[in-house]
Amino acid sequence: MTSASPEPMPSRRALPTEAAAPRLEIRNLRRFFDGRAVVDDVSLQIQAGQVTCLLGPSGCGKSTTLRMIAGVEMQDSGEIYVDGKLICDTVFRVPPERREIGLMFQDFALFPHLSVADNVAFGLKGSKDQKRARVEELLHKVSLAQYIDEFPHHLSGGEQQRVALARALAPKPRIMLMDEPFSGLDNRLRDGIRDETLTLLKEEDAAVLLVTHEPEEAMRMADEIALMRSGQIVQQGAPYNVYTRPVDRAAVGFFSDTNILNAEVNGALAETPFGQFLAPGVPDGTEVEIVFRPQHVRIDFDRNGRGPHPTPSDGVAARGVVKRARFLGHESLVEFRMDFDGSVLKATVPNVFLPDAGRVMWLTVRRDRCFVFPAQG
Ligand SMILES: Nc1ncnc2c1ncn2[C@@H]1O[C@H](COP(=O)(O)OP(=O)(O)OP(=O)(O)O)[C@@H](O)[C@H]1O
Repeated sequence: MTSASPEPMPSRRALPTEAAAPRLEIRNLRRFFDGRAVVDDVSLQIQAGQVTCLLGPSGCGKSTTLRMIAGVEMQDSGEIYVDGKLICDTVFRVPPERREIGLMFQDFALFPHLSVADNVAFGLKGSKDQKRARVEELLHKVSLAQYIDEFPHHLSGGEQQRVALARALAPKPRIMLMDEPFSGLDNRLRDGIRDETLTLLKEEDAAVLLVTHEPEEAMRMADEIALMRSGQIVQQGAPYNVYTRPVDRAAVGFFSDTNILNAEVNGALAETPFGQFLAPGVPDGTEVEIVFRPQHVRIDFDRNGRGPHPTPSDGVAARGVVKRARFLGHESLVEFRMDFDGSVLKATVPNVFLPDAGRVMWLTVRRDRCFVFPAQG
């Protein structure tokens, strides 16, 4: 439920030209450990050439989902299909080595006693020349052709990771499963390797399911994000849609800091110190939360005890006092103690803005970026 929110964007995934079955489809997967459903009725479809990120906090069941698709973990119920063909249910099971799935994990462990070329060729079939051609093609694509005859320990972490990617993609898997593949890498390397990886994955046309707990990574890599919590997918869609049309407060909070105002609905309106918010269809007397991100708070200077005039887009200004301001590199985070109830609200401002603690200022919020949800208490 939102008071107003931006128009949804179409998914970035390419539509199949004909009614092709999804490359990967999982239906109603469940897995119990000690009587607890750690994966609880998860369904997903991924087309060839599409990258879907399974995004969620630690322990929410992402890796277990991946392991079931890889075939190293058995589901308690549900089915897995590849190109429309059943590969696994509770009685039938194609073994992992025949699923044509490429795997890549954080500890990508290259074989130390094999050269880069032999690592990449490891899962390849065909003549010596065919294998060599594929190895050269992939090492060229990951910009490591010059290391073809080196051993892994001569390569940096980032280079080894790219070799592991080439190795996983060498047999042209129909599906790539990637579990936090970049988390072992230095921050400075990560962005470049993510971009290179994405380019290569797209060229190879596999359906990719990438597990991550980092929203930024998912936003950067995914055509679609499947947001997972407590064993379930709570929201799925293009990154822009998941970010701008979150299903609940936790979905907002997973991507950024949040500010929360409490209010009660009367006549389909929630009255707050920032003005009224639409709450269509919500019964009178219902407690709601108005949730908004710090980047959607606008700060104005005090003008002889007054703030800016109310506007339809920013609503009414509320007075606060600077509690603390910190420079974060590309933006500044300013915390305010609000006059209306003593609560703390956060605002981010591009570049450097570091007002002194105690300074009186006026806050407004971008009304089209606020979400109204039932109160969670
Ligand atoms: N073999 C197992 N036996 C018992 N419990 C398990 C087993 N494997 C996973 N779990 C539990 O299932 C839950 C989900 O684990 P899973 O590894 O799938 O989560 P995750 O979302 O990938 O987390 P992380 O990002 O930390 O790896 C966790 O509570 C975990 O402790």
